Amino acid sequence: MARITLDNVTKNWGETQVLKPMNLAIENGEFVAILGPSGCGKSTTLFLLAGLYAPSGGEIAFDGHNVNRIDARDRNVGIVFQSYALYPNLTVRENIAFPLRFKAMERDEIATRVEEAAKLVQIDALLDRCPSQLSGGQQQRVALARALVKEPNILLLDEPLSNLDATLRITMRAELKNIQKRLGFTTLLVTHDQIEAITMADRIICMNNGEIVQIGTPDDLYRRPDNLFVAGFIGTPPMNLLKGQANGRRLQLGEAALGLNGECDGAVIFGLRPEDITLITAQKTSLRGEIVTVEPMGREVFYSIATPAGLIHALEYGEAVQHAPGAKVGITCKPELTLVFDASGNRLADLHAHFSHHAERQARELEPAN
Ligand SMILES: Nc1ncnc2c1ncn2[C@@H]1O[C@H](COP(=O)(O)OP(=O)(O)OP(=O)(O)O)[C@@H](O)[C@H]1O
Repeated sequence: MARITLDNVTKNWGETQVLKPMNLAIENGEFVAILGPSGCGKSTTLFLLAGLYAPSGGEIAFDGHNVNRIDARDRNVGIVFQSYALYPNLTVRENIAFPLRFKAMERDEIATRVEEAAKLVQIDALLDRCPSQLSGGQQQRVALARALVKEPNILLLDEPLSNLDATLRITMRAELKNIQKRLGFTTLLVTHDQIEAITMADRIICMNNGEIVQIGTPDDLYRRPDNLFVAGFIGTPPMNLLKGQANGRRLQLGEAALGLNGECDGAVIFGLRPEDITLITAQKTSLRGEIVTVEPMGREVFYSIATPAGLIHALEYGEAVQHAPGAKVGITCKPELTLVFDASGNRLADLHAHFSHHAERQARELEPAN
């Protein structure tokens, strides 16, 4: 188990800086996911920790010791790659034992370690098979056992579930999380799958364009995104983001006037999640629109609503379609679930909007009682 720190770590390829100065601390035993779109620098960060890449600047430390110049094989890091990279001609037993080949270790001890690692991921009955005789999920477990056999301080997972089918991915997600919690390895998971990051990680590092845009718990990123990138990236379907104009305690969205619980002036972006919206009688709120499309999705119904403030998407739970195309509806949401961002895309903390046709009165009601 180790604490990982990155102090102004950068990575350049030729003239291009693919990792801007990165500062980060991952606590002992923590499970952290790096999440971000393709090409944002997730794998680069992981390879730097593994020692497969050397940083162009800054310092990487494990438990306070600089490891910049320590070889990958001496870092005591276990890695599981997306492709598993199992040796097809070796048995499962030999595959798992592979990382121990350079260690001065008795044959018996190697055998014991391999069996223990195999037991942990429940493939001890398959030790004499070849990889081609295993299912995708079983191969995945062999790759995990191979990473665990060294008893690493740090476990690095590079999109380890992306080759599995949807059902197996859900099972393996839970299993990986359980194994990690049981054994307590400091773990870094690279993924572009937000569900994977949200369900497995204690904290998520969200990256974009070679830099960290937010670090926080899954709930922080979902409910309190620091900026428009995170707000738009986390959540499916994505958050509604509407251009508005703030004037004191009033927020103008097209023709609709909403109340704000604090003072604000100028151009803003207003955010509300489709699943947080309640559709009501049009007269009861100032934000109104007309249903354009209705998509029943089984457990919920997805509506697109044309409003003067722009197209708004809403999800209503339940199978029944409550509103037909062409119907006029009002849009509301609990004030505390709404978000307001300034013109440069940063969230204005603690600023929320209230839906009402009496914006000023509602704004007064939102003032903190003291
Ligand atoms: N060897 C290299 N030479 C030049 N550029 C590279 C090299 N390896 C990666 N890059 C660039 O660095 C950037 C970050 O790549 P990286 O593989 O870390 O992204 P990623 O977030 O892991 O993406 P993905 O999800 O697609 O794997 C990309 O723009 C990529 O093109």
